[in-house]
Amino acid sequence: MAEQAEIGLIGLGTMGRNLALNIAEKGHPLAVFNRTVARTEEFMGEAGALARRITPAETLEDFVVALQSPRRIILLVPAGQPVDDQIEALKPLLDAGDLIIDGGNSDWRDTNRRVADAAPILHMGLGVSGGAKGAREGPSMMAGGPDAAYAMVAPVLESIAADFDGVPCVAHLGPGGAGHYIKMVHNGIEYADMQMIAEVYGLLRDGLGMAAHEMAPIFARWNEGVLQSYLIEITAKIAATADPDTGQPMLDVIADRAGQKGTGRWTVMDAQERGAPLPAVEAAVMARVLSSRYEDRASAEALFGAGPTSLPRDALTETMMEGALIAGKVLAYAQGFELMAAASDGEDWAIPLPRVAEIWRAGCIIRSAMLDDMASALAEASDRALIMAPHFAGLLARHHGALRQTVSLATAHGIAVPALSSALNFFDMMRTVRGTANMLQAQRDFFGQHGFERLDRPDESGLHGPWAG
Ligand SMILES: NC(=O)C1=CN([C@@H]2O[C@H](COP(=O)(O)OP(=O)(O)OC[C@H]3O[C@@H](n4cnc5c(N)ncnc54)[C@H](OP(=O)(O)O)[C@@H]3O)[C@@H](O)[C@H]2O)C=CC1
Ligand SMILES: O=C(CO)[C@H](O)[C@H](O)COP(=O)(O)O
Repeated sequence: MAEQAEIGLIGLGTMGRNLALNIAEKGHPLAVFNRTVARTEEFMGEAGALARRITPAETLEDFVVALQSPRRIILLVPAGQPVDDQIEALKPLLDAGDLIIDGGNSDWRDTNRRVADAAPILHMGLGVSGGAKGAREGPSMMAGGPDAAYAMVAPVLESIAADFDGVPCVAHLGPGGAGHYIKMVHNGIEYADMQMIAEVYGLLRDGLGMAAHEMAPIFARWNEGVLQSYLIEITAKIAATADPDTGQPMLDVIADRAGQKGTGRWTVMDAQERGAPLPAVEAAVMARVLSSRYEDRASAEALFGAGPTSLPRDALTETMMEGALIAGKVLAYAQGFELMAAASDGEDWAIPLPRVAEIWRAGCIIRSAMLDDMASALAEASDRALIMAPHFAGLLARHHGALRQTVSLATAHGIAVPALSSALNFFDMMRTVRGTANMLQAQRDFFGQHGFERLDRPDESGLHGPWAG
């Protein structure tokens, strides 16, 4: 009889099949199941020598029988109803103490519910980041759920995770949906980071009239400095890639309509509910939504004329755009960490924020050199805003001028930079002690007698202006 599998995996799509090969490669006997059996057969063909460690199952019953007890089962199926359906199908086949691990991008509230309703089995939400390559070679993983659930899979997860200086990029970050919450915010930051890079691409293309292949070395150079990150690295590679069919730059043949599966939007909605400012992610979600309105954009361009006008080559320098991206990135990540701090308090999760930064240093899509410094800054004082930490305050002091110049030039030339400008506005509002909300308070009081506080009588509240009659 074949050796019983240490762990099972359901869903052999992009993430599942790569994670399965990673698990098998690290020496863990594995059973796999996929709704469409042909895909399982195809996967076993691709597994090569690793197939000897993998038990393919055609039915859920065979899959469950192939697993050691207590059973540990990773789901990598689409978020939402498919996860609930899969749990319902498995539950009658499982025993008390078995564990289902949802590795997809589930809504953290669904995970809270599934963890609460799991008994007599256990449920864990596991955010997995790194795309197909990360899943195959070592992802970053954010776990949430009961301590006992994490203990059951920690050795397997630590062996398959990305490694940063000998530290595996996986951690148990809190109860219930905490892991999926952190993955959601990770994706929100991902949206902002990607959008800011896309905006600089727009400046290079429309402002400076550069061809894609001319931009590639610029992004590659930036990847050797403060901006060193996976997203800048792949941007350089993307810019250098030609379309095999037409010979044109790949970027020139891809439609400018961005898809989204929901995590960025969820992050913004959650931030709004918690009253946490998250403008860079909001702008990035808005930009994706607007990008899909192709017909509207075409009509508006016909009515108002094409937006972007070119810039003199020496007006907008490489150093200026690099500085803008540095400042924008610091501000976007800082907003994300503030949101996680608010959620940790609000949900009573006690999320270890320095660990979050640590496990994002490798494997995940938003990995970047800055995360190591963020981990250190948060370890020094996890309740201090990242923009106030000396290292990041220094970066902002050095580069916010470049962000301002870049946004000004872009705006003057009709080149939309929503995420960069929202980051700049956030920075300017944060560093202005006398803002303009006194006008809002006066207006609210004028039309609705909502009351205000006075600067000269700070102990009194609910005061009204003479307009109140
Ligand atoms: N792609 C990525 O970069 C990342 C994705 N994720 C998340 O991981 C999860 C899986 O994504 P990904 O691998 O890209 O998805 P894919 O679409 O590539 O694969 C989905 C898998 O789920 C199975 N499936 C689909 N619907 C059902 C259902 N109703 N019941 C049972 N099985 C079903 C499919 O089986 P079948 O072959 O029968 O269709 C397939 O094996 C998602 O939550 C995604 O958001 C997380 C991080 C990165
Ligand atoms: O989780 C991921 C990366 O971290 C997935 O690739 C996810 O699909 C990205 O989100 P979207 O599809 O909305 O761009």
